[in-house]
Amino acid sequence: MKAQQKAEILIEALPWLERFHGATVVIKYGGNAMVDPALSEAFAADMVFLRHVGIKPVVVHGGGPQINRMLKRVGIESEFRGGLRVTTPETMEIVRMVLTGQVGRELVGLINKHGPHAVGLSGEDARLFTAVRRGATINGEEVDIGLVGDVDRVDTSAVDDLIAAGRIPVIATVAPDAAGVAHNVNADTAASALAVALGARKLVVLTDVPGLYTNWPDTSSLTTEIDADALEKLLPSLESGMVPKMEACLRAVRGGVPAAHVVDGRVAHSTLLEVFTEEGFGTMVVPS
Ligand SMILES: Nc1ncnc2c1ncn2[C@@H]1O[C@H](COP(=O)(O)OP(=O)(O)O)[C@@H](O)[C@H]1O
Ligand SMILES: CC(=O)N[C@@H](CCC(=O)OP(=O)(O)O)C(=O)O
Repeated sequence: MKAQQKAEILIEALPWLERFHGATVVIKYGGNAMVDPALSEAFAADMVFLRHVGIKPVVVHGGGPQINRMLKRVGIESEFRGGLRVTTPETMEIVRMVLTGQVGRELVGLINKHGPHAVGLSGEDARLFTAVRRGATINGEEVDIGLVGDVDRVDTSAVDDLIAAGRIPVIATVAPDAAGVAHNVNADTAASALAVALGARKLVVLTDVPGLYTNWPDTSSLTTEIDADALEKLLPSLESGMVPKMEACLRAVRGGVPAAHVVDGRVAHSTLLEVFTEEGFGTMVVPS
């Protein structure tokens, strides 16, 4: 690449650097970006990059594949309803162990190769999340799926303290209910609730597809932008993991977050491409 082209790329980022300086951005880390070492390192570098240009990244991580793997090792079968894991008390023990003891630790380590930036938390720390039990909606009916929670309350004080200290919070989505019983919260759902509570300027959700297909799996139906009303109409037709993901984006923009993005985490540096390029990346959900 010629020197001039390098300068042009840097300059293309200038309006976005100006616009997002000082803004809080919540990023949901998941999919391939979480299981491919090169993509994980690129993601960690992106978070450090954001921090150094004056943006405040807050990471909420998933861990579905790692939980599945550990459940298999201990001989428990994984079962999902409506994109959510059926969570027995035994499963919950594994969920908590894997999210807080493994996935979170690994990401904190990758970010901290760049300096003392990341601090890991779960919803149990400083009452970050209080969960309320939820079921899965199957054909319009709510079915019991065990210790699965939705976020009922968010106390952002611990995250605020870390941001004020220039740290990057890395959050696992285990959350106690009002009685203190740990619940399993889908990471897209938790990221959305946190983005609303923090007054984030953006929610970015990494996944393993280029974005939302309005007519899945027809590849010509990939959408770059959709408003909240149109997404609400589309939600009942969505499948599996896309349901909590798009519900999360809808809740974020309805809760005051100006834009929620679903981006392809199989592409290295997808977060930077979304934040700093004119055309953005993936699907953007905006208020109606
Ligand atoms: N309408 C749709 N648009 C995009 N992906 C969809 C759609 N419907 C179902 N999917 C599937 O949902 C998957 C994303 O959900 P999931 O695998 O749970 O995500 P993650 O692991 O990134 O949280 C995609 O990889 C795709 O296979
Ligand atoms: C209730 C529920 O389904 N919780 C998820 C929590 C982790 C998660 O959301 O991970 P991904 O983002 O990688 O899917 C689970 O147990 O798999």
